[in-house]
Amino acid sequence: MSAGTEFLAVVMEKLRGRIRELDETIEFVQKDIEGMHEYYWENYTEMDQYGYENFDNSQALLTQINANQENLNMRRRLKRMLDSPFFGRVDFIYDGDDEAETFHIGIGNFSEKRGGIPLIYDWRAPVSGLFYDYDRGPASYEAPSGRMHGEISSKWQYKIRGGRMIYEFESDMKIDDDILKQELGTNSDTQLKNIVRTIQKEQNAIIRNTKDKVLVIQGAAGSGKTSVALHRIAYLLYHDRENLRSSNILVLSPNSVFSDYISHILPELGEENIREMSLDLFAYRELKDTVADCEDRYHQIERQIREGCAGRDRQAREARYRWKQSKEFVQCVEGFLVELEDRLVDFQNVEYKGMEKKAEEILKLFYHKFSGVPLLSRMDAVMECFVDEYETLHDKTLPEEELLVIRERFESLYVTTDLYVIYNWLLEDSGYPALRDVPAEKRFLKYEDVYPLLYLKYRLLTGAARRNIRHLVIDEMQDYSYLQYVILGLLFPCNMTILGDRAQTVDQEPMDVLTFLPEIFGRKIRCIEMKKSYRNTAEIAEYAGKITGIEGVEYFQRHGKAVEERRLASREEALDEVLRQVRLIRLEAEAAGEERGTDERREMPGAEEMRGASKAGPTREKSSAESGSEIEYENAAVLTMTEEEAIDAYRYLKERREDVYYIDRDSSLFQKGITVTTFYLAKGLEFDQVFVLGGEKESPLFQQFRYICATRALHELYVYDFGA
Ligand SMILES: Nc1ncnc2c1ncn2[C@@H]1O[C@H](COP(=O)(O)OP(=O)(O)OP(=O)(O)O)[C@@H](O)[C@H]1O
Repeated sequence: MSAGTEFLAVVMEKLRGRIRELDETIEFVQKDIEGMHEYYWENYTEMDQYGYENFDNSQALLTQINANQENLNMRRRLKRMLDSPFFGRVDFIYDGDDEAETFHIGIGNFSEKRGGIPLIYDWRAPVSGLFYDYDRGPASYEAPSGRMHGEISSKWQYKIRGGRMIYEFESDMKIDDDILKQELGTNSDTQLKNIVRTIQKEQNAIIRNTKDKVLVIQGAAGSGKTSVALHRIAYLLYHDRENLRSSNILVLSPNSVFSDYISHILPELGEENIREMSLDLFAYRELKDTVADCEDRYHQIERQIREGCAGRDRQAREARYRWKQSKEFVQCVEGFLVELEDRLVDFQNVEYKGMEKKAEEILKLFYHKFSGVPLLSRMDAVMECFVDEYETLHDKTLPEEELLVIRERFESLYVTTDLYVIYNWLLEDSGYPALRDVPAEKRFLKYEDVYPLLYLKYRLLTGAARRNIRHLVIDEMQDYSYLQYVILGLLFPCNMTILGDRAQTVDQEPMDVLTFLPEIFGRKIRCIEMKKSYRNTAEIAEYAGKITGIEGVEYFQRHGKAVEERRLASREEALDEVLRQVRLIRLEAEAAGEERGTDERREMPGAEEMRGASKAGPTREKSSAESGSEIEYENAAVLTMTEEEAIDAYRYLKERREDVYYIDRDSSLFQKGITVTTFYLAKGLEFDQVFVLGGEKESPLFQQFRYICATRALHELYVYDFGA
């Protein structure tokens, strides 16, 4: 028996033993909790009148409930480890020692007894850095007590599934390329995969970076930005448990489907899930007291495509849109706010039950004492002053109803508190047309006005900062404007991981956010570039590279089918061709009703097959009886430029196959089968086969459309044009 298999047997035995112990403890504590409940209900009428006994009881109960929750979490983690307890091993000879110490690395720490020496080290533990960062030879890692130096005498990689050793081998390389090729060659899951077994050195440096407050990652399509950002979160949660909980982390994701796509990674890495939201939805909620409805980014893109290059007044509209999201706009708001001080308030005496505050006094407080308070919150500060004086004079605390009356009197000094009206003043002052003057329930904001109005709100009222968020992740950074980053800075004065790819912008005039992010976030910022791409086969990567002409991207060499470009007579013919080319694993009826697959679905071939597997590619094959030796996939996508085209394609395909799903901006589930959607909603996702349909060649977004679609494909890419 090999050393790896022997160790696996020992670990499995001990894992099962710990799980049995935990089962017993959980049952015991549960009985204790039930006993406490019973005691309470039987005796609560006789408990001491001051409630001390009652308080003691509930404290004890709470302690036990928390303890059991911890036990349950631990059991869940260990059960997960039963499937694959470890995936790597490093033998390290510390400087000054003669013998190597062995470290097995897995998805979590495991020791036989609580607090004992780990049999398995969590991939995030300091010593595990050796596995990702070094080949055999001199190496070092950062331990809490300082940098530890030594030499790696041997390194192993394992694949274990269902508690069984699939393969093991000693490797000289950091992460053996064959393994990575195999991982990348497997069919895409419906969701993003965790990459702990094959994290690359440059990715590891980003994941383990705790120094930089704002880390900005510019990375080519498929370079692993999203994967790295999520693993980084898992790492930060592991290393700063005292100060950082999953509820303190927020991911700004482009839409709900993307949220679903990444939602399982953190639970898989042994952490609780984190909150996700789209900035557009947040803005809409923040403005719902001011306007009835807002356009979102996707409406804006659709309009841009419809209008193309030739739309009437397009240039003027474009210029206005740009100005409203720009640095110039932010500066303009500052100037406007200074003038607004004089325009917004009609100073008058305020009286309440015989006590009066003269207009001049209010003016003084407003302009001098509280000059640092935002304008629409300032009168509140003046009112507090008045209330203080009143309460001191009458030696009493005013009840809520009276405070309300006083507040109203002070508020009435404002000419208006309606943000919509004030925003219109700003537009008129700046020489732009005002929004329609309609009652609140009929107000509709175009996308170009959503963030300017939101910004104005935060500059006029206190309380924008969401201090419970301690780490913000911004994915698809290229899709946020200067103004949106300024707003994000106000909302989230915390650490950030910002990631994106300037080539995947969906803007007519792409801008590089890296040029202004340092200005907004100051010296706390560090920018890193990820140049190696992992998703696509070499053939697809080369094709995508030609679309943008971007140079300098390094591709992981994995070969596959040539990209197929064809012109067909009609849209229907193109869709018929899709139906002919699509090759999904499941029978249609089966795929339609079933939930997401099990781990078994991702299974790779055995050890022997693995070692000779440099031919990497999707590993599932139909039985020869079904279709010779053709490869089958988990999912495919039909991607179009516009929503209308996507709906048409969906209808056509759905009539002919069961497992066809349409994703629109409100969808929240990413499913196995054929996904039909637009290029802008497919951002961030990946598919085994991608079919790109048509697109308006004259549109300024055509190049981005083709590039984003092409880079979504893992194994096969088909580009179909149709018509004359
Ligand atoms: N170290 C790695 N080991 C295995 N797979 C990896 C690794 N790095 C990236 N990948 C795979 O590459 C693909 C792309 O990763 P990811 O979606 O995180 O990239 P991205 O840079 O966010 O892409 P895009 O910007 O194009 O949406 C995924 O399938 C991911 O699992």
